[in-house]
Amino acid sequence: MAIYFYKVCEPYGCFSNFSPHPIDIQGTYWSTVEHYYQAQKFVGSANEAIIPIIHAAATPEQAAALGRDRTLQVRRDWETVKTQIMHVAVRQKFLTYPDIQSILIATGDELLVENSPTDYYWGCGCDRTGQNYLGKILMSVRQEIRELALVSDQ
Ligand SMILES: Nc1c(N[C@@H]2O[C@H](COP(=O)(O)O)[C@@H](O)[C@H]2O)[nH]c(=O)[nH]c1=O
Repeated sequence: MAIYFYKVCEPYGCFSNFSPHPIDIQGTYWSTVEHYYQAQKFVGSANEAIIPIIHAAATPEQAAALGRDRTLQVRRDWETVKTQIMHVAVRQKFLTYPDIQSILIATGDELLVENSPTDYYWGCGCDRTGQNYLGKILMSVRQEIRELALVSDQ
């Protein structure tokens, strides 16, 4: 049975990038994966000044709204790098928090799907035809953590 997740307050809400799990990336703490992801859109762009504002956003919803401001130009390579950036942040989250790492591992080999009604890239969209890249990253991180556990058992 596939596992569908989306809102933090719903089952498997810890798989959402909006979940309240701060991450340390290269010595900087970000309140959520979403804060980090949205800020990375502007690294090396003319709008770098927005990065500390996104970093300080009170909620992931506010960070996302700032990052989605279409009057701000994102970095030129964003489409090329965004999936890898998300992967690094999601992996860091699940390596940092043993409780949610256990929830991820306990999903076994189930298909994980971000049930976003609007996002056809990170999620499945309202008709479930989306590419589900967030679900794919979570499944990949699940496998990476399993392999790390095997190495540490040796
Ligand atoms: N969970 C969740 C969302 N989904 C998240 O939005 C992000 C994509 O942002 P963008 O690339 O700017 O469109 C990505 O982290 C995706 O998982 N969006 C929401 O408005 N509310 C929510 O509760």
